Amino acid sequence: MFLMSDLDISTNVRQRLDRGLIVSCQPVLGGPMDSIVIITAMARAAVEGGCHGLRIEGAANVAAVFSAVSVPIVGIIKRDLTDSPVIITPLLADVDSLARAGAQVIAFDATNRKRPVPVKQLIERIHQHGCLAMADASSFEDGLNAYQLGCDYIGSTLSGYTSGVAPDLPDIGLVTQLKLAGCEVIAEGRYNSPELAAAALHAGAFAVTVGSAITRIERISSWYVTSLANVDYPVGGTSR
Ligand SMILES: CC(=O)N[C@H](C=O)[C@@H](O)[C@H](O)[C@H](O)COP(=O)(O)O
Repeated sequence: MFLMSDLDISTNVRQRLDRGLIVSCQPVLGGPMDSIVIITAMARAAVEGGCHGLRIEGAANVAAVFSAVSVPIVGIIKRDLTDSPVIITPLLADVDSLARAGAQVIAFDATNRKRPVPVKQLIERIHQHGCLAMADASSFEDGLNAYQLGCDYIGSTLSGYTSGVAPDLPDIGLVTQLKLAGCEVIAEGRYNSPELAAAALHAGAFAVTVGSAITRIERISSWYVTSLANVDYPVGGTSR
């Protein structure tokens, strides 16, 4: 029987994600779309649209999506810890359950904050499972640190989310900075239009992850509502 080695699997995943779209299927927590059936349907629909990969939260969701599609899955687990601000895949047990569920890439918070497990240990554990590691960074320093510790992909995921109010636009400058330092960069966070996603590739991104603009109907709906609410009617004074 022919078995793929870990090296073959990671080469295969790299080739499949290269310059592609990764669709994050993370419904608004507790919202009307927050169910395993809907997440799996969203994932299948995204694949039908041609995406190269999926980002899925939760081991049960990863397992369900893994059995429904054949594109690589970036798995994460989100937790609310009492003693740390780190939310995305903070624990070694999270890495283990994501790998068992079928994630080929495992992403984790790589920020320099109080954390239960050091970044180095998370990367090592991900690699022990034969998976690729993705660091969700908030800054150049986070990303470079993870890269120097052997992380395969650096995401701009947490830029704008560690203090204050997040800006509207994505951090394309961070993509360029990390790329120039030698990282393979996954642009993620506020790529809310196809044009912005393309700009990330121009800036040197290896792939682009898009979530809200594709899979969070509540957000998309609110963008349109806000835009319409701000319209003046210069011609005729009213629409009615
Ligand atoms: C900051 C944080 O917790 N980001 C999360 C990471 O998994 C998700 O909530 C985002 O939807 C994802 O990063 C994709 O970004 P956007 O939805 O902007 O396309």
